[in-house]
Amino acid sequence: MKVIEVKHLTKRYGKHLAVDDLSFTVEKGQIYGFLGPNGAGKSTTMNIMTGYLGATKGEVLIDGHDILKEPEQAKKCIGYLPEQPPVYPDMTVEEYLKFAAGLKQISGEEREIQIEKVMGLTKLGEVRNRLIANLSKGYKQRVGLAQAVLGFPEIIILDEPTVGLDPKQIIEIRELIRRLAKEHTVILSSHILAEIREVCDYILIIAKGKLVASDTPENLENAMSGAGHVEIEVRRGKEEVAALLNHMASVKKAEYTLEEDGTLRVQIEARDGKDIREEIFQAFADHRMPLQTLKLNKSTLEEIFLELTQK
Ligand SMILES: Nc1ncnc2c1ncn2[C@@H]1O[C@H](COP(=O)(O)OP(=O)(O)OP(=O)(O)O)[C@@H](O)[C@H]1O
Repeated sequence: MKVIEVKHLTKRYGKHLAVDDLSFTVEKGQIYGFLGPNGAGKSTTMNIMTGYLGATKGEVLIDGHDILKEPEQAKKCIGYLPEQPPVYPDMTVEEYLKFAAGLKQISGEEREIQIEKVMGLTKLGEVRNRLIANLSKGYKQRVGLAQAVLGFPEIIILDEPTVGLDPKQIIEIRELIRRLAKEHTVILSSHILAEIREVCDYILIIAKGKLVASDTPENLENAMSGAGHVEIEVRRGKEEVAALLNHMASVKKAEYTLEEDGTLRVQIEARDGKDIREEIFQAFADHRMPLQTLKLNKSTLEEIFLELTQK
């Protein structure tokens, strides 16, 4: 079921075309990753989708409601964490969440119940009476998230939710996103590929305001992978391995990485894109160099991302 439809969205800032005829749909219950280099137009698109910014052209439907023509109904379906969380430093966490609940027209007993629930989800209970100004960046981000989740909207949109956090906080926020995704459709943006791959079911890659790819991480990797790339791991020195590979006519190129534990990892490119796994296996066996790993190597998402966004 479609929950968001973006149709031919275009945004100009003066002469600068920040979003260029962008169209995509978002299906219910999945985690979508909006991936693109800095300045690709991610924040602009999210701000338009959530009704914070007008588009130059195009249309956004949230659960069938046009964000411009029926903003109230459309916005009810969305919780948004913008790039700069809209938190007030001189309020305590609890005061702020009450305030945010008010803005979302959640009142009375329901307000108390929801605030307890989102504080539980985002693990803010311990700091409920602290001033937001005195919280760490990670906790501030959780407050921003709690605000987005209040009202338990169908769709939760997060702009760079882990930016500026330390690794432990990043893991916590990712876990929280996964938890949220059990009951909500989540869209998050990032310029970090590893992050998107970790948490998202579906990737939208955007470059210079255009959508350059949209698919599952697996399909992207499969569709863009060339045959003829083999990866091996062997516990031998580089010279010994290179001497063997350099003598094989079917090997075009080899790149070597020595791991900390002494394992040598080699990325081998075959001539003419052939699958040379059996030949490699045989050659290493003949030379009594047991392989620890032998596999076809798909193009990594990093490579695909770079190719798509640097064209
Ligand atoms: N208010 C504005 N006025 C003029 N240009 C803007 C404005 N906001 C954004 N831009 C420009 O539009 C382009 C897209 O910006 P946007 O913030 O949407 O990108 P982004 O993909 O979210 O990047 P980042 O990760 O750096 O935030 C950039 O070139 C940016 O400089």
